[in-house]
Amino acid sequence: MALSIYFQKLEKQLEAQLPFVAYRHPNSDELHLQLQEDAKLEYLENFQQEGFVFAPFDNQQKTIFFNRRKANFSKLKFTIEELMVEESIASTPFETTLQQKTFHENLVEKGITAIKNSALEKVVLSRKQVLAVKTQPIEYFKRLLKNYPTAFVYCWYHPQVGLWLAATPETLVKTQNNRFKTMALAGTQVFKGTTEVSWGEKEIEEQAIVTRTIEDALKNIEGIERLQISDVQTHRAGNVVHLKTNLSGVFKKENLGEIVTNLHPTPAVCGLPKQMAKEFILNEEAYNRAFYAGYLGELNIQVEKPRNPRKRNVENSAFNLIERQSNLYVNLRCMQLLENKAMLYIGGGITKDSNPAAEWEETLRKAETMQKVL
Ligand SMILES: C=C(O[C@H]1C=CC=C(C(=O)O)[C@@H]1O)C(=O)O
Repeated sequence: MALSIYFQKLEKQLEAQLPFVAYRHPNSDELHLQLQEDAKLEYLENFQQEGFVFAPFDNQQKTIFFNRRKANFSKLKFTIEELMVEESIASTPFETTLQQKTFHENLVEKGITAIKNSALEKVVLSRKQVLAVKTQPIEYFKRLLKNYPTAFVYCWYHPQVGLWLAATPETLVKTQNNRFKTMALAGTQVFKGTTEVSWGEKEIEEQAIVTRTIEDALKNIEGIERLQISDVQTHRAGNVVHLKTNLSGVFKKENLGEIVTNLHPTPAVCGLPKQMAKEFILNEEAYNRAFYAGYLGELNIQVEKPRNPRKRNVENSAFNLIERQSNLYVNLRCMQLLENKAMLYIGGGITKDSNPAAEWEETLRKAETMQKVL
């Protein structure tokens, strides 16, 4: 299939108002396309199903499920040059009102006060930025693919839910047979041409909280073994950099659901203690996060792996291995596209040392990831 056909298929599916998801994994040269055969809205029943999941931030709400068995699925290798997108547009700052700034700074101030006066240790506070734009989802998808090769980039649509796009840097969990990987991502500064940067106490502490919490959440799950935790690294995500720790180990396949529910929402998007932070967010943010800070991706996908040709097993060498994989990401640096309007969702982690004005600025920097392609 040629790349032009891939995008034509997407265009047709959208015109027919049928659900689809188009995506590319981080650092990959392969585009995936899952076109649903009908517009029925299905929800995930259990973590043994095979398909693409789309979960909201609020873990009490249902997760949308695109069943692979009721879809037309294809993959395609591509190069950035073939995308033929216009050079990315020089970003002109978007307009924000004093009211938006004051509301966000007050919200952060409330968060800091709650942290100082209660058991709340960290809370991630966010907001929505609405921009007037053209309704060109496929063009925006192409620009995201071009500009963010190390991110998970997707365009997801369901006529009853809406159209979402993102270039997210955060993995919720990846599994390959009985092995899993996850990450602790937190702390932000503007990317200035290098990842050799120094970090302040506040960011180091904030990220360490995320690592500790993820480690604890995993340790509680029966069957998790050989847990390995990497050193902290600086990770670039578009125009910003974050601190990142990789965690990996082995698990029992039947416990995937438990891993996902223990991790989501992670302290990178919710806070600590989890329930307390979530209540604070739902009560104080004064808007609906919907799918922002939720998670999405492939669940139990069958992947064919060629056998190791050096292993001499004549009987089996003709067959490829079938492997089960899940690749779930946290829905960050995302937007919802409506008629002539884009809603950008951005937030930041608040600890006792946060500064409200700096947090407002951080939301502006993070919003540039999406704004740059509009
Ligand atoms: C909540 C967001 O980012 C999270 C991921 C990385 C760094 C973060 C931070 O420094 O606050 C956030 O925890 C967002 O982009 O909306």
